[in-house]
Amino acid sequence: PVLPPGRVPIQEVDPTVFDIRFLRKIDDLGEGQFGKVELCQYDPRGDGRGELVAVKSLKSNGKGQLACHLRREIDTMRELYHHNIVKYKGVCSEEGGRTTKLIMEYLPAGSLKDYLPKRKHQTDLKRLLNYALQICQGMDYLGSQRFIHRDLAARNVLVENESTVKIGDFGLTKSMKEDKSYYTVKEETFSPVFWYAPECLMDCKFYPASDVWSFGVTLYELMTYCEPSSSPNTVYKEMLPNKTNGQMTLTRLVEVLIAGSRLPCPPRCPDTVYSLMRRCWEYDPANRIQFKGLITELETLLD
Ligand SMILES: C=Cc1cc(F)c(CN2CC[C@](CC#N)(n3cc(C(N)=O)c(NC(=O)OC)n3)[C@H](F)C2)cc1O
Repeated sequence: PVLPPGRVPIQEVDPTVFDIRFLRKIDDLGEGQFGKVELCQYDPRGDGRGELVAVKSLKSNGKGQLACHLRREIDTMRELYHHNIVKYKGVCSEEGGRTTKLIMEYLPAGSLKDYLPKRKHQTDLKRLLNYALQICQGMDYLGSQRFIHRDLAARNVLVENESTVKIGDFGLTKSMKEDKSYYTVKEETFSPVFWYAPECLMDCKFYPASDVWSFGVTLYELMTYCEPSSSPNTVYKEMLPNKTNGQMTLTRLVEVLIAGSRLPCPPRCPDTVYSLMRRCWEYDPANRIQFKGLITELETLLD
């Protein structure tokens, strides 16, 4: 564009592009199978007053398959706008664009798994049910965008403040192809089997109803204040016959689920809330309550 004399063109800066030179690592936030999440400060002015951000990057030097996992997660997050979903901020590429990092907003209170055990005495039933309601609202929105989360658990729900929670990680989220109503996974190495519905364990098929099953386990975690001693891993393993070792767990777990065993009602958990969990754990995905129904039920319990 021809500018009047003396006018300097304003440098159009894309706020979602972060320059690696100004990204300073502060701390580790989490470790995943293929990558990590770090707390960083983005400080382009170099005055030490830049904003804090959460940065997800791949561990290895971005092998093809892994890089496309993170690419898919970035493409997913940039399309999601909801009060109960952690905000996407942008991307940062390094090594001449060979590897990309995902930049998200930082929630210093961490996940429900970190937060609840420490705040057990300040968190009453009403607040727990409010967290449950917000998770369902985020998940209902995710489903409306035709995504399946596949890793809903208390460890992946972040606390914004004592009255707001957000779904914070989309590492295993998949988009359903227009015509399909489920997603079939190929390889699954370290899967969160105790949060998985029978159809996921047996046929590697994920329906939106599979996320409802995982929500039921997340509600169980909420009602136990994410106490490690009553974690799904611990309690399910006690339910499995003759304390099977690693690889047999999956087969034994499917057996007890087919037999109708479920996680028990947590101590001091009202029957109304436990019956909601059980409706998330119907064996047949078609019989399970949906997130819209959970929202209605939770709103009624909160009246
Ligand atoms: C590459 C794959 C991969 C790597 C990983 F480390 C994880 C596991 N990770 C998920 C993100 C995590 C938990 C959530 N939700 N988190 C996000 C924030 C934030 N945005 O502020 C935060 N804050 C916090 O802890 O403040 C004290 N924790 C936490 F890092 C665990 C999952 C993965 O798929």
